[in-house]
Amino acid sequence: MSALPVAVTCGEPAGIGPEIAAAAWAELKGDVPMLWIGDPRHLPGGTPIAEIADPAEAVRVCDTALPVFPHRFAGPVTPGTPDLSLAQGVVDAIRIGVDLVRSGSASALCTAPIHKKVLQDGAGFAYPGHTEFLAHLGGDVDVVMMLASDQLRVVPATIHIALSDVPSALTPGRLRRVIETTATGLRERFGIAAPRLAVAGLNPHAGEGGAMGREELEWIGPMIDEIAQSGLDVSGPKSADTMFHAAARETYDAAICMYHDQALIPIKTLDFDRGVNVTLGLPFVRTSPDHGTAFDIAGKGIANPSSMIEALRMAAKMAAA
Ligand SMILES: NC(=O)C1=CN([C@@H]2O[C@H](COP(=O)(O)OP(=O)(O)OC[C@H]3O[C@@H](n4cnc5c(N)ncnc54)[C@H](O)[C@@H]3O)[C@@H](O)[C@H]2O)C=CC1
Ligand SMILES: NCC(=O)COP(=O)(O)O
Repeated sequence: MSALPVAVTCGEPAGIGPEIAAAAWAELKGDVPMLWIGDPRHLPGGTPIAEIADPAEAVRVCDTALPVFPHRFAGPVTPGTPDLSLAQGVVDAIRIGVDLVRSGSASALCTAPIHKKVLQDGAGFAYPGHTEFLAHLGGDVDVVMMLASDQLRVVPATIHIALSDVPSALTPGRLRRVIETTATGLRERFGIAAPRLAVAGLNPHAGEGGAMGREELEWIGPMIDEIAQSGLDVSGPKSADTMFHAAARETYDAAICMYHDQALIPIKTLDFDRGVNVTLGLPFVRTSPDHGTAFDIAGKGIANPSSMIEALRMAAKMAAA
């Protein structure tokens, strides 16, 4: 077992974050040391916990109780009913987690889901998600959001923006950085020495030779050719509708997609229970489950912790590597 725990943030306390963290601890306690950053009042009743003042205590107590690095919120919570007065505590927990990892007290960060609108309304949170906030906390670095499972890895080149904003946000500079950051991340975090990348087109049928959009002809295709000539195994632009079937998935290690849903629909359809969100490009390891806060089932004891378990396993494995 590693000497350092994975720091797990509470996420939105009215969502399923606390209960899947508790369930993941019960599953992984002998294998993946962790500490949970949050308010103990927000955990399901009956969860065995050990409050720790020093992250170093986590490994010692993790076998018998969920180590809790206490972070008091303004009050208790009702599952399924977000309370805007608790929003700042959610943001602060992420900062604490990053500090623990960057100071060497934790091996990696695993974040439970946040509710973006609740944080925006309750705490004036200026970021569309963890990914962008962590890029800032990591030193305003270029990051990519990857969703990964045993069956598929996808990267949306544009993330949390309106579909109508995608064409203007998808600049050659942005796409090149995403391709390069993904290749580096596959080498450094996944141990794939010569990563193979497939790039989706923006338009139906990758533009159909200009009949359904011209971005592929004008710059996406030429850029991919140029990057390929520099030695990276990158191909495309490919028709997004035909690049995710089983045989096609065998031909690449990650699919670079043009926008959020083009990337996330295939992986959540294939592997909703076991997909992991990993941020590449950060100076530390960060993973998260692929799902959100699930207010509709919070507190009912039916949330599936599998994605959280996979996220913790992946964080520990990447940190160890
Ligand atoms: N890493 C993060 O912080 C993420 C946060 N979100 C946020 O979560 C909020 C809610 O998003 P939604 O689109 O409603 O997606 P969601 O993933 O919260 O829920 C979609 C559906 O899947 C179900 N579901 C989700 N996780 C489940 C689990 N572990 N076990 C059983 N059923 C589960 C829910 O009950 C719901 O019916 C939004 O604010 C979104 O931005 C979404 C994805 C990731
Ligand atoms: N749809 C994925 C998602 O919302 C995850 O966002 P992030 O909070 O990890 O940036």
